[in-house]
Amino acid sequence: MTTDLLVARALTRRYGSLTAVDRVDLRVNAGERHALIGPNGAGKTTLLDLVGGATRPDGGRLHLAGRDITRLGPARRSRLGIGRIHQRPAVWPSLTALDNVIVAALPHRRVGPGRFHSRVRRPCLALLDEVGLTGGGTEAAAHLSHGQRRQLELAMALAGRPRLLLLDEPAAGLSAVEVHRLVDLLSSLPRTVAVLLVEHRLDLVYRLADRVTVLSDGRPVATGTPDEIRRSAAVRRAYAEAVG
Ligand SMILES: Nc1ncnc2c1ncn2[C@@H]1O[C@H](COP(=O)(O)OP(=O)(O)OP(=O)(O)O)[C@@H](O)[C@H]1O
Repeated sequence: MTTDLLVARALTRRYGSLTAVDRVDLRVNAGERHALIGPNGAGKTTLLDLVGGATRPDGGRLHLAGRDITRLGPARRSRLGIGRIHQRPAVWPSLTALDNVIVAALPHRRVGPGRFHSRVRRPCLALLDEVGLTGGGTEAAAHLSHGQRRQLELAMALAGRPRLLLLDEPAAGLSAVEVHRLVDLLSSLPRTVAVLLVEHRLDLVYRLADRVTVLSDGRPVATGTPDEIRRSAAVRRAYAEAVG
């Protein structure tokens, strides 16, 4: 049995005369890995922004676990379980990696000072370990490489114990080793976390996703399993038109 976690209905966002996201219906089941693909400018990042709350829709509705979140801002959505990593990692550069994760974790935990170590610090160190940033306790995040910042942002998103993780091109700018680690990490996330992933690298999409939605000019042109999408004529057409 599947349960709808995220339901978007007729979600629309315009920029002047351009409709970047055009009446999009999208469903993400609890625990599902769902990828958004499509040519440049198809509206993928705008759709993620609409789900995360960074951008307000001009039309349509958005529900998370049955609750209407259309009018909620990003902080409220984050508290309801939507975590996000961005195309350019958003971390606090002057804080250590550990402090970044603690800052991200605190709004999601009710804990008195007496239990800070066991309930916050120790789990945050464990998260750093999980994403491959062991020992990130002392140096300022400004000194981390791009790949390490991406790992840190993932630890920060996980610290909020999300039900839905939004990933915008997580493999961009990573070395082959880092991509390998990222795929292992995303594959090993518990099924209590659903993932909505925008990624240009189709090899990664096909490995990670349960279902794929293809956007073209702001419209969904196909949704299906990786196999169905690979074989879809509509998908080939959308990409072919985009490259001319
Ligand atoms: N803030 C903005 N102001 C004006 N136009 C915008 C804005 N953000 C996005 N757009 C336009 O909306 C359309 C969709 O952009 P979006 O970034 O969502 O596409 P995308 O599928 O993520 O593309 P890419 O794969 O290149 O990242 C594009 O034509 C883009 O130029």
